[in-house]
Amino acid sequence: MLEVKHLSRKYGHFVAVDDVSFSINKGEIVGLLGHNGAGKTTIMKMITGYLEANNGTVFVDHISLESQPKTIHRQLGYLPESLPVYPEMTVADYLDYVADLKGLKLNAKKLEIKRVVKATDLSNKLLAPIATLSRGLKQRVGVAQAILGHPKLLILDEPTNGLDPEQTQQMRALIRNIAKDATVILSTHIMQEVEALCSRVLIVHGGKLALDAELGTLRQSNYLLLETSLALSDLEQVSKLPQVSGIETLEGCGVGHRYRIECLPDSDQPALSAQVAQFITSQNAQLYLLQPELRDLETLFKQVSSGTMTYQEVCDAAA
Ligand SMILES: Nc1ncnc2c1ncn2[C@@H]1O[C@H](COP(=O)(O)OP(=O)(O)OP(=O)(O)O)[C@@H](O)[C@H]1O
Repeated sequence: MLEVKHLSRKYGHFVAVDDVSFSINKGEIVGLLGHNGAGKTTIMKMITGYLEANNGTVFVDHISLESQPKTIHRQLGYLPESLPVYPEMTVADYLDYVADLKGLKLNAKKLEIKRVVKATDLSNKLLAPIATLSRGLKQRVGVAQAILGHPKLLILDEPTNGLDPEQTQQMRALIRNIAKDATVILSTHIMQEVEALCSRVLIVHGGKLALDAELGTLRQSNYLLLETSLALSDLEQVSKLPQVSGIETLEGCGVGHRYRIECLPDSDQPALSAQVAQFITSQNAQLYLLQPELRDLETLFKQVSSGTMTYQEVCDAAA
């Protein structure tokens, strides 16, 4: 759906975005993650055509932004970091104005405004001047203007920035709903945001793409967690299974003994789990817990975002 090829942008001599390439399929919610100043907003502005790239091309459904900017703009919705809402306008007037800018006319315009007002739950604020709205409601107005005209690609820069926990939950539910009909890229520097919403993450560090991976793949590890009534000395048979490379005892406050079973790379964890479970039940022992150990994404993201771990090192560690 979206293809970004070798995108670069300088501000004077400073390289803010350096040869970034990625593609995003229809229906994905992808998180663009990075520290302040990593280059996220600059990438988003170039995808929307708001900022010209020094190098590289953006394609939407195989059409380049350069060749047909108007066609592509009609398919894009953008929520900028600083909301483009005019404080003196009412919500209704502002949405009417944006609908005009997007070329919506007559009945289609009316129906579309009705749809986005319902989707963003703004119906009882239509006559309120934007200046009088809370940060959360202003953010909703920003999302409403972004989704006017059913864009195929929605670009949201820090959509939950400044929202309280309840408003954040509401905004996440809204984004999930929108993603049923559109591809969404959202920028954030909060890892929990990505975990709550996205199936894939792109991490930018110093203007370069440091990681592009599915969250499910990143979470996988080579370890199984086991809690059982058996002592370590009773698990010798498990340690000898062909796919097991070691067993470590874990400190814990569970009802039984806790272990971390290290599996060989590329092992079949479901099959191995079945063998372990079978062994424990054959000993008439208690099996309290047996599950894959998930990697701590927060630590992993910190390492990549700060440049202490490379994309390849993350892939190797996740393998
Ligand atoms: N108009 C500009 N002129 C000069 N430098 C700029 C300009 N806009 C951004 N930069 C610089 O480019 C780099 C990338 O900025 P950008 O806003 O894209 O980062 P970001 O990842 O979105 O950061 P944040 O999370 O703080 O919004 C930063 O070092 C920033 O200071």
